Amino acid sequence: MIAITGGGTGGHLVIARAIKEELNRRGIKPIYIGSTVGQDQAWFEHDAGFEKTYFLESQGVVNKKGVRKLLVLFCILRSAFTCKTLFKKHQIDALFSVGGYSAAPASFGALMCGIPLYIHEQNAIQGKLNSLLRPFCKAFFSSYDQAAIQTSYPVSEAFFDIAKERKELKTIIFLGGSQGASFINALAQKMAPLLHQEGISIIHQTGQKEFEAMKAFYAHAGIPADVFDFSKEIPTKLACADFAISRSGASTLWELCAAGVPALFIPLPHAAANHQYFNAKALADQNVALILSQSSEWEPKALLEQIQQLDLLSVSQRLMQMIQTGGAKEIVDIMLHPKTKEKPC
Ligand SMILES: CC(=O)N[C@H]1[C@@H](OP(=O)(O)OP(=O)(O)OC[C@H]2O[C@@H](n3ccc(=O)[nH]c3=O)[C@H](O)[C@@H]2O)O[C@H](CO)[C@@H](O)[C@@H]1O
Repeated sequence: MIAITGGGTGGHLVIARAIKEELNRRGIKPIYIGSTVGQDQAWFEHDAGFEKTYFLESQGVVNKKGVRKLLVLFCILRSAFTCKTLFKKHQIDALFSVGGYSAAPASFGALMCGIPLYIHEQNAIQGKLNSLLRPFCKAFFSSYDQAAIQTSYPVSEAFFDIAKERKELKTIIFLGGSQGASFINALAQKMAPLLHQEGISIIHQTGQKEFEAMKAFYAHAGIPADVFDFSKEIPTKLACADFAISRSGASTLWELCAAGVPALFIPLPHAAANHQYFNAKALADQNVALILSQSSEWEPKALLEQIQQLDLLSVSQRLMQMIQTGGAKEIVDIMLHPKTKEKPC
């Protein structure tokens, strides 16, 4: 039996879901252990693809200080003991972690029980928990790190299904990551009149917090736009887009590659160790993406001109070559048929 852990935000959870779906295809229903904090419950509480889901007390340690930090560590330790009991109850043979604070209890629990731990790192710079656990894991997967087991990023097949060459800038999609991004909403607001004037259609994922305000903005400005807070149909939305202005969370970034949608990335400036910048830089270094720093000066007309100068066809072709289907399959194959020694962690 396999257990999956980790999450917090959509970028981690989407990997957990991809691995769960691959296990389901092979007739295996894993259990899931996440956190009561963050988006874990919303994503998986009622997911029939898991035999059972558990949400334990765990939260991030990194930004806490003093007594609060000690309390959080105590909670994680207590939940790690709960995980030991769960592993015994479900006869768990392996734990797959997608990282994030919600992975901490089950990961430590697995180490205490001697259960093999498999870790997937999504980002170009590894997270704190993953760095801590890496020396003890059975295998460490990444699409960036050459010292890890390199697999294709486990992007849902739905993104490959809608992949196509982009030729003309007719529609721009604004993406704020799983929670939406205020900066991208404000940027969309400034760009929208110009885009409308140029005959470029707008799709805009706003996140929950600013959805009503953004909807009101488009209505008031008389600019037609497909505005939504969160959609389960991102592939359908991307199918209509020729270009994206987006945060550079790893899952979104690789989905854009799979779909062949060129992008201007605006990395989240406070992301741990600036990892969103390095995610985007890996593409920008190969001239297949643009990056705009949130702190730099910009002006709608100049930004649009920069986008219009891109050779959409060539960039979208090259993006599609950067990722192959079957990332989840590669990972599950290794987990279900481990060699005595995987590549060094
Ligand atoms: C603030 C934060 O912690 N961000 C991190 C988080 O980003 P975040 O949770 O924003 O993750 P990503 O942008 O990588 O992925 C978002 C996922 O949610 C999906 N989606 C998004 C919007 C929507 O309406 N519907 C929908 O289904 C996307 O298709 C994608 O699969 O995890 C990423 C992967 O570890 C990291 O790179 C990010 O730095």
